[in-house]
Formats: sequence, structure tokens, C-alpha cells
Amino acid sequence: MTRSITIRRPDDWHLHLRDGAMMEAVLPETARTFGRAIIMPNLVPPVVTGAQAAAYRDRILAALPEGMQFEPLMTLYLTEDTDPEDVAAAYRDGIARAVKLYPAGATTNSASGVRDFDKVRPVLEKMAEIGMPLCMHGEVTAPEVDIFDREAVFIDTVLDPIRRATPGLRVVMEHITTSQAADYVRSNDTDLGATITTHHLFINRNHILVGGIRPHYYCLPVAKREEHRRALVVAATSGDARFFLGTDSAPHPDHLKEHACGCAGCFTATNTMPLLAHIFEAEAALDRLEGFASLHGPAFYGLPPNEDTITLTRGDRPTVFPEKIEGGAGPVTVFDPGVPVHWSA
Ligand SMILES: NC(=O)N[C@@H](CC(=O)O)C(=O)O
Ligand SMILES: [Zn+2]
Ligand SMILES: [Zn+2]
Repeated sequence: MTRSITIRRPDDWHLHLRDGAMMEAVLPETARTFGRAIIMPNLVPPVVTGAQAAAYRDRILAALPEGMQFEPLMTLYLTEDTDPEDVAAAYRDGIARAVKLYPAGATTNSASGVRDFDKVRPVLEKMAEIGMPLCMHGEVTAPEVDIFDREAVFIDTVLDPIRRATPGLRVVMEHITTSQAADYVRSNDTDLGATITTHHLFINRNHILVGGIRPHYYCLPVAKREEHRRALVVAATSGDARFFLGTDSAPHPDHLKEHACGCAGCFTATNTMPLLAHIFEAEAALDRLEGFASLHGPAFYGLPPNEDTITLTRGDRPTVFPEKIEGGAGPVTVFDPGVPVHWSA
């Protein structure tokens, strides 16, 4: 049995750091293990312009504890008023690495997102021209579409038409949750990748709803049937470079998760790499963990992999992860995989 593996230092291609006290609390949880992360712009107010992204990056770097090395890769929140020239300048100057598209109303802090996709066409055309990736929260929001179908309907009615209308646009389907999304990624040769979260490799919709409602497993896109979780495990462990790690670690204070209208998001920054080692070991694919967590993402974003390494070790007894961290505005519950995990980072 494998007792330890050493891989290039991983990166997180989808991360929520928030701001202020919450950011100070969660940043070390990521920076301890990951070299870089794509930082989501869904603050209140959102990070829309290059200047706002530069200021946010500076706040993150100022909050980084002494001795930790971590590079935040910034994104711009796409609105119907986004200026294509501001986006292009931020990309050219290395301030922003990608643009994030939230359909308005789809998820946490998405009210400023896109309602009419025609309005953002000039930005998308500019991005295709300069090769800047578009990260998409891929769910439709029409009330008549069942929440478990929103990703699959998005692929057919929004994503595919946008990609056909904008040749050369490089797209990352964020936090995919369905076999339809994995199949769509595989059916395209270029310009399309997908992030897969830690929690969607562990939970299906039963984990949220059976035996009582479990708000800490509620995230968006919501976890689907077991067959979809299996499809994600197969994609993540396949070695296919179009799939890479984006934890979507999304901290909310417990009192807003355990609430009559609980927030969406799972907080996985603290224990992601041991949890991934558990999944990859179970699939006899530990040799592919480095690709998924450390190599495929940089390749998609045109960056070199990290030079240094981390070592994951397997203990005889299950690893005890912290149940919560202190988040500034109250405790934040760390994602519970629900099964014994023997790995630690
Ligand atoms: N995934 C989530 O459930 N929540 C994210 C937003 C997002 O990534 O959709 C958040 O910001 O809390
Ligand atoms: Zn999202
Ligand atoms: Zn997210």
C-alpha cells in the first residue's frame, strides 16, 4: 500500500477568499498548501474593473502571513456594462487572468451578473481575440427549470450557442456536477476545460437530504444523483488534461448556513488535498493526482507548474481534520467527507 506521494505543489483554479476578517481567516488555509489560486470576484460590491482587481489583490497579499508564498490570480466579474478595453488592459498588464460570468441570480452575490447575453458579446469577442479565458457559473435561472437540471439546460441553451458564436473563446466550465457537462467537455478538442470541486467528488444529493437536511452540504450547483458523482470521479481521475481542480471553497459563517434560508457553499480549503488523495487512491489513480491538482490547470491557463512539491502521507488511523475554523464573523464549518480519510498533507 502506498504510504506517501510527493507531487508538484497544487493550485486551486476556483477559490472564494471573501474580504476583510473572513479573508484573513481563510487565506492561510489555502496558502499553506496551494501555490496559486484563481480568486473569485463575487464580493459585495463585485470586483468589476481592473483597478478593483488590483486593489483586491493588494489586500490579499497584505493579509498573507509572514513566510507563506501564495500568488492570487485575479478575475473580473462580468456585468452588462463591462468595458472590453478595461478587460483587455487588465489582461495585458497581468492584473486579471480571466473573466467570470455569473448568470444573474444563479448563486451567491450574482445579482450584478448577466441577464441578456447579447449585451456582453463585445467583451466576449475581445476575450476571444486576446485569448483571455472566461470562467462560467453554468446554470440557467429560469424558475420553470428544475434546479437539478439547470446545468444541463445551460450547456444546450447558453454555453454551446455562445461558443459557436464566438470562435476561439476559451471557456472554463466551473464546478461541473453532471455527466452531461463532463461529456460536453470531452466532445470538444480545444478552448474548453472544466474545474471539479472536492465536495462534488464525495457527495450526491442524498447526502444533503436523507435523514435530515444538512446545510453544510448545500452548494451551487447543487450535488446531483450518484451516477453524476461517479461521472465526475471518472473525469477527475482519468488523466484527461481538460479536467482540473477548482475547489470552489466558499466560506460562509455557520449562522448563515444553519438558517431558514441557508447560504450555498462548502468550505474545503482546509482538507482538500487529503480528500483528493483518498478519492484517487480508491480509483487506483494516485499517479494521476498530480495532473489533476498541479499540471492540467497551469497548462490551460498558459502558466508553468509550480517548482516546489508537497507530500501527502497515509496514516494507519483516520486523519482528524478541524471541524471548524474561526472565520472572523463566527465559526466556519470545514467540509466533512463523511467517510474515514487516512491521508494528510
Ligand atoms: N458554490 C457556491 O455554492 N457558492 C459560491 C458561489 C459559486 O461559486 O457559485 C459562494 O460564493 O458562496
Ligand atoms: Zn459558481
Ligand atoms: Zn464558486
